[in-house]
Order: sequence, then C-alpha cells, then structure tokens
Amino acid sequence: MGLVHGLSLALLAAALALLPALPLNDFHLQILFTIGVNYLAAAGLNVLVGYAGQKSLGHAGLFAVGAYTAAIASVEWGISPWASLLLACGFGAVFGLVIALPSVRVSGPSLAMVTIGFGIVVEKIVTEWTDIFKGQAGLYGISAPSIAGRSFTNLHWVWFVGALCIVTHLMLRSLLRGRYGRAFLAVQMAEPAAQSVGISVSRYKTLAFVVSAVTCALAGAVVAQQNQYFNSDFITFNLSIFFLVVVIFGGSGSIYGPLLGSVVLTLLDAWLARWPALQHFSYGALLLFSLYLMPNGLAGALGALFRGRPKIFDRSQADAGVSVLAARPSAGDGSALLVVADLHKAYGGIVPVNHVGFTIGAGKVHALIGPNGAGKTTLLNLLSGHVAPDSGSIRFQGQELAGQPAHRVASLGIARTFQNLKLFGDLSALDNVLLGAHRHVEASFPAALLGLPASRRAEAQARADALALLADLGLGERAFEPARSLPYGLQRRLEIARALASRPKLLLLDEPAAGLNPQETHELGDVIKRIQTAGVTVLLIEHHMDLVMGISQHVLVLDYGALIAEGAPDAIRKNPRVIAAYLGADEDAATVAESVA
Ligand SMILES: Nc1ncnc2c1ncn2[C@@H]1O[C@H](COP(=O)(O)OP(=O)(O)OP(=O)(O)O)[C@@H](O)[C@H]1O
Repeated sequence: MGLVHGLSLALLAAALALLPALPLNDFHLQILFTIGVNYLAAAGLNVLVGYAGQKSLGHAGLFAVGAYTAAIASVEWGISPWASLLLACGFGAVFGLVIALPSVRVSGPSLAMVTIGFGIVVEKIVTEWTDIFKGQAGLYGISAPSIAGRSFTNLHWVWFVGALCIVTHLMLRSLLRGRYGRAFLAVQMAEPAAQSVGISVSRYKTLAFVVSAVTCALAGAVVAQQNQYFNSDFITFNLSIFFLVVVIFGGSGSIYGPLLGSVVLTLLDAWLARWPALQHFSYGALLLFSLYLMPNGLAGALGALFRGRPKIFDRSQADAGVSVLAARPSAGDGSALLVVADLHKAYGGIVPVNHVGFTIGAGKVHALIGPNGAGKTTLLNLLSGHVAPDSGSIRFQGQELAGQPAHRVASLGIARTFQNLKLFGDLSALDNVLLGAHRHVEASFPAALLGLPASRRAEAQARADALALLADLGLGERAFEPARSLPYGLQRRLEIARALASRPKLLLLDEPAAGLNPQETHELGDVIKRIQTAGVTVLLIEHHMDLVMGISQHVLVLDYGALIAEGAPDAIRKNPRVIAAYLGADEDAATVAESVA
C-alpha cells in the first residue's frame, strides 16, 4: 500500500508537471483549480464527518471565514497574501472551536440544527454587515500570492492548489493512520467505550471540528485570492450541502473519498451549470442515493473491487513487543487501592446504590455479586465515571473520583469491560487493543500530523505490544479481523485485552462470563488469575458462583442497592443474609439460616 500510494502521488505530480503540454484552455484550468479547492474543503470535513461521525451542514460558514479573512487582511490591513493565508487558517481554527463548543454537546438532528444555524448566521452577517463585509457588492482588489514578483497565471494556480492538496493529503493521512484517526473512529462507534480507554469524546470532536475548519478556511482563502474578489453570494446553504455531498458521495471515512468526490462532483457541477435548478436537485438526490445505497461512497465501492490480500499474523511481529500480561511487578500488598464511602445513586424511586461503602485492596481479585437488579452495574458505572453519583466519595490512590468524567478516571488507571459488549466492531482486533493503549502511544498532534519519526516509532512500538498481548491471550491469529466477526467468546476476551492494554491498576469486569460456555468460562478464570499475577487488581461482577468462588479473595454482596455482606468467599457462601437475598427469602428465613450456620 505504501508503494501504491507513493506511485500514485508521483503520477499526480507528473500529471501536474505535464499540464503545459496539454491543450487546456482557461476553463479547463479553472475546473482543475476548483477540484483542488473542493478537495481541500472536503478533506478536512471528512475528518469530522467520516472519522469523528459529526455531520455538519454549516461548513460554508467556515469557507467564508477563510475567504473574508484573506480578503480583509489584504484589502483593509495590507497584510501580504502569504501571511493572509496563514491568518485565514488561524481564524478558521478559532471559528472551528467556536462552532465545536455547542456542537459537541449535541448529536443527530440537534447537531444538524447547530451547524445549519452557524452557516446561516455567517451568511447573514456577511450579507447584512456591509460596513465590513461589503455584502453583495463585495471586496475588490484582494492580492494574490506571487513568486519572485511574478503573479500567478491560471496554470500556476492549479499547481499551487495541487501542492496544497498534496501536503494536506499527506498530513491528514499521517494523522488518521495513527492514534488520532483511531480515536476519532472510536468516538464515532462507541462513546462509552472510547471514554473507558481514556479518550475525551468532547476533546476529539472539537479537534475534528478544528481540523475541518482549517482546511475549509484555507479553501475559502485560496478562492478569494485567485478571484481577487469575494462577495456574500458565494456563501449559501447550498455550498454547505455541496461540501457534505462531496464527502459522503466520495466516501466518508476513506482517505481517498474526498478526492473522488471532488473530482466527480466538480465535473458534474460544471456540466450542470447550464441548468441551475437541476444542480440543487442533483445534490439532494446524490446525498440520498449515497446515504441509502452507497453508504461507503465511491471509495467504498471501488475499494471492494480492489481489495488487497488480508493481512496475516506473523509471530515475529508479536515478538518485537511486550505483552502487558508479561509484567511481573511486586505483588499487591492488599493496601487500600480504592476506598468507597457513603456512595449513593437514585433514579427517582429506584435506588440502585444506597449509601454503599467498601475498600478494594491492591493485588486481589474482588467479586461483586447480588441478585438481578441489585445495582451491581450501576455501582461499576459509578466507579468508572460513566455515571455520576448523587453523593458519596470514591478515592482511588488518594484521589477523589466522584464526579470525574469517565475518560479522566480511565487515565488514572481504572479500566473496564461492559456487560453488553462495546467493542469497536468495524475495527480490527488489533485496532481495538491499540485503542486500549491510546494514552500510552506517545505521539503529539504536530508530530502525528507531520509524520515525524518519533510518532512513527511510538506507533510501531504500540503495535508490536498490542500484537504481543493479543498473542498472549490466544487472539494473535485473529488480530487483523474486524472485531465484530470474531466468535462471541473471543469478543469477550478481546474486550478484556483492550482494557488491559490501557495498563490499568484496577480492572473492572462486568459479567465477563456472560454467554460463555463452560470451557470458555474455565479459560476466563485462568485469564483473570494471570491478570492478577501481572499485578492488576480486579473487581468483577459475576453470576457464575463457581468462577467467583474459585478465583476471588474478597466478595461484596449487593442487594436492593445496599451492601449486605462482604468477606472471604467461604464466609459469604455461608452468610444467611446472602442466602436469603439469593433465595428471595424473608427476614425469618434469614434468621433461620443464621441459626443453622
Ligand atoms: N439509567 C437508569 N435509569 C433508571 N433506572 C435505572 C438506570 N440504570 C439502572 N436502573 C435501575 O437500577 C436497578 C439496578 O440496575 P443494575 O443494572 O445496576 O443492576 P444489576 O445488579 O447490574 O443487575 P443485573 O445482574 O441484572 O445486570 C434496576 O432496577 C434498573 O432498572
């Protein structure tokens, strides 16, 4: 793939260099320029729509930010065209942040409304605030970049925008192939799971908005400079729709989608220019067609035709890494790792966690048991930060966790699995584990964007470690398969692998044996023992009493939200209140059981 990619880029560069030899008139060059501009806008929007899963219907507003920044910087402030381009990107980033702030708090139709609102506000401002933006009359005399005093010809503009496209493509490719691209996808696929591995959902959505805003603003600035004129007629709701159609029809979530989309739709746009009414109808029709019949767009359809050979797991890849389970730390001394005091959570009249307090000792396997509906999952959700408590305290290694967001709890060293699996189903098993290791892949945003050696090294090491862990858990051969295609038992194990990859101090397992057959349940017990040996403290919710009694050293029993007993497994087995809770017996029965014991 690297070779094919390099060759494709070389071919593109050669084609650009050969343009003067072709019989192209200004109209043709303008179309090539427009393809490049549309690609710039769509490439960033693809990060937002295709990777982070945030549909925006207001990116014409960000195009306007870039165009008017370049225009006003040149006409009013006398700033050089090159500096104006940078300024346009900077303003784009700021406005990306502005639109992200309300957008990351909503989703679905509300998100669409927020982004449409942004687009309309910008359209209104540039139309009505004529003192600054000159409305329909527009800003004239926007200066364009020149090299050695020579102004750009139409051919130069194609070369210039072509170079910008190649640089943008290389940067986004480098960014999206590593931890940032994975994190964006994780946010799109399963927010709670993303949070459970330390990914801040709002931070990554904001980042995607900013990236998309910068390339869209750059596109706007380039158009304003090439035209040397810009007015409010450019900024319409249709332009926002057009950018979105380019991304979705081209193939959102594919690095090549925006390129295909901008080539096809720019040509279609030019062809349909004679029938403006048809233009808008066509975009709507194409959007619906892509959404319903070609969800992966042109890139997806073509990708299916040219699918390469599946990757094959090779033991040597795993040998280069270190499995988390291979760690041999000093054995946990049983000192308090997590101290819960007076923790309370109610949903109206239902009180799944009722003033609960207990201590989790380091290095042990703790089990949380109780009848169905006792409040076990709610308690686990409180510990992992997925649900905020009404009151009470959760102190982890001396730090207060109550009220902290889930990604922050995860980053402090508490990992978890989910009762109903929350894998990133379309991603490979390897990518799932790499997401688990997200906060340990030390690649800064600029290093990832520029593909610096430090970022590549960090990615390679994380990959080797992830493969070593997968091999350790018997999942090596399935490393390159999509998580959703694994048998159920292996999916459960993969979720444990993902949680382990975050190198937790405390691992919370929510019914890890649910749906497993006896053989798989037995193997799970061995895995949990190995996790304990590797120095990780475990708290598991489980209904399989054989498993619980076989591997845990400390059992907590919850009933109707209250902690009714805790202690060693043998003592719990004989505890009359526990027997009563499980048998559904009344107080008398409990008393009887107590006297018998
Ligand atoms: N978000 C919520 N809103 C309202 N009620 C809730 C919510 N979450 C949990 N509950 C209620 O709290 C109670 C405890 O649920 P929880 O899932 O924590 O129990 P559990 O012990 O894990 O049960 P199980 O063993 O069946 O998984 C149930 O009655 C449940 O309906």
